[in-house]
Amino acid sequence: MSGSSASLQPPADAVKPVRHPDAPAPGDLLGAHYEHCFGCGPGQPHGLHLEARAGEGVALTAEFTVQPAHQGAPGLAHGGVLATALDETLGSLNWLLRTVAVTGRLETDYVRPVPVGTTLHLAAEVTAVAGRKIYSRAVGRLDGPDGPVAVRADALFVEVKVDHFIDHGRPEEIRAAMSDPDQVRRARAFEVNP
Ligand SMILES: CCCCCCCCCCCCCC(=O)SCCNC(=O)CCNC(=O)[C@H](O)C(C)(C)COP(=O)(O)OP(=O)(O)OC[C@H]1O[C@@H](n2cnc3c(N)ncnc32)[C@H](O)[C@@H]1OP(=O)(O)O
Repeated sequence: MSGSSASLQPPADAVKPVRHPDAPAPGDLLGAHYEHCFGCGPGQPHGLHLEARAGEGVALTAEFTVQPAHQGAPGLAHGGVLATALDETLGSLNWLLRTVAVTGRLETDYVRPVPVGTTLHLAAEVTAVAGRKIYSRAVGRLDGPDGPVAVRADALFVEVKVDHFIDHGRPEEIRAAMSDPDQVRRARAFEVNP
């Protein structure tokens, strides 16, 4: 059984998402948005190291290989880790909109168990935008991009300013991020939409 809740249904005034003209080309790797991100950061030893690639329109694909550190039951991926993979994949869509946004709501269906060692093949797309609200969905498959569905999610991301992170993040990490000019430039550039 599946189906998202009413708060994940786009309102009547929602519009189709528009790919930003400066979005990475289809097939390009998106790279990590933050070195220490648990989802995509190369600096997290037990992180997911998820790699996302731009697709056509406002869609992308991603891959994540389940490591022993990601177990819940013996030999199986933890459900929270799978939700993280879906969240990270959905969050990466904001690169294609060139919008800074955070997860407001994430609804997940777990359809099949995912063994350690499996590479989960994820695909995600933005379905609608209404003001600051970005509606999206993702699916994760086993054994390849056309394999059986293991997990699915519907989500609502809410656009925020970079100040959201500066105001709420722990000062040590914010100071370190702010001292990296590339990080600040990348984040601020996303605030300016045409
Ligand atoms: C130098 C610094 C570096 C920076 C690095 C940058 C890289 C960044 C990349 C990192 C990415 C990492 C990603 C991560 O890790 S995201 C990490 C997990 N997410 C969060 O931490 C978000 C926490 N939540 C919040 O901060 C606020 O609640 C937000 C910002 C989401 C909204 O609070 P805000 O006060 O702003 O807005 P609002 O309350 O008026 O809501 C606005 C609209 O949205 C609707 N709504 C809201 N929530 C829900 C919900 N649950 N279901 C349904 N609807 C919901 C709401 O009804 C309203 O609709 P409408 O009334 O307009 O119709």
